[in-house]
Amino acid sequence: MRTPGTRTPGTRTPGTAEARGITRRFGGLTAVSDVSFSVAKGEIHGIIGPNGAGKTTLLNVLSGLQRPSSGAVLIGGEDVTRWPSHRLVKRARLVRTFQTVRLFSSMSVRQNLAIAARTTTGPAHARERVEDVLARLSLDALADEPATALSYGLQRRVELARVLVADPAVVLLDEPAAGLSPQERHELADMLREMRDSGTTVILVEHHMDLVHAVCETCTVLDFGKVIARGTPAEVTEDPAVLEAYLGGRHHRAADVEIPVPTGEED
Ligand SMILES: Nc1ncnc2c1ncn2[C@@H]1O[C@H](COP(=O)(O)OP(=O)(O)OP(=O)(O)O)[C@@H](O)[C@H]1O
Repeated sequence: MRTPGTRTPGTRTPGTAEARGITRRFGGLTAVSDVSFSVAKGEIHGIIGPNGAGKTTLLNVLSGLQRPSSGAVLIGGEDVTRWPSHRLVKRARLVRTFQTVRLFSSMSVRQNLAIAARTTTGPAHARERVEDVLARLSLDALADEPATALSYGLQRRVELARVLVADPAVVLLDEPAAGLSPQERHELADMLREMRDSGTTVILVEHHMDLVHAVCETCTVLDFGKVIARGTPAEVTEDPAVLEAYLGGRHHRAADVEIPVPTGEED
């Protein structure tokens, strides 16, 4: 992770993603408060924090679904703060997923990918891209199955395939491991590393710390909308402010919130 705010506006830095002082208010509630971070091309950056910390709101701002109350979003060095989502997808090649799987239920796996390929990068070579991604994610044997008839883990994989056919420069993933088994999380980690190795920049909101430890170079930790720590997964896991946020009892947490301790499952 680079020091926030070190780049000059207008300097083209392909594949980078940067938040500069993002604040987002909902009435009297400040969901995201002056958050800055910068992710280099081909890096996987984790956004972690307890429930309600502001992670999804931050992704919504980065992906153009919500306007920030103040602050700026730069993709590839370009100020895209006021760009709507569809422009971000087409022009900045920024693609996101949501906490819940959103596939077209009446379509096959291949059709889901074909729609994404055509609506993002256009019809040229769409068919080849779809077939290539189906093979890369070992979905070719399931290509003609109705997408929503697949197991939940496979639907998540189709969702990731749909991201890849868009040939993204920057990918925002909102809890992609939610509902996956340890084995499926392991496979997801492999897919994310492959994405990173091909030069895609990934911003990953995730509660499963085994996945964060396995794939993220750097992390930003939020609590009550504010950055409370940044660094490698190992560094933030040991940070007293992070331990306090998860364990200190200031939140009334749901029992399933994972405390950030590495499990070593992915190693
Ligand atoms: N549209 C909205 N209107 C009002 N308040 C909102 C809205 N969206 C989010 N919030 C509030 O903003 C805060 C941050 O929510 P957000 O969903 O971004 O947190 P999160 O870290 O993604 O949580 P989780 O891990 O549970 O998904 C919460 O207090 C939430 O209730």
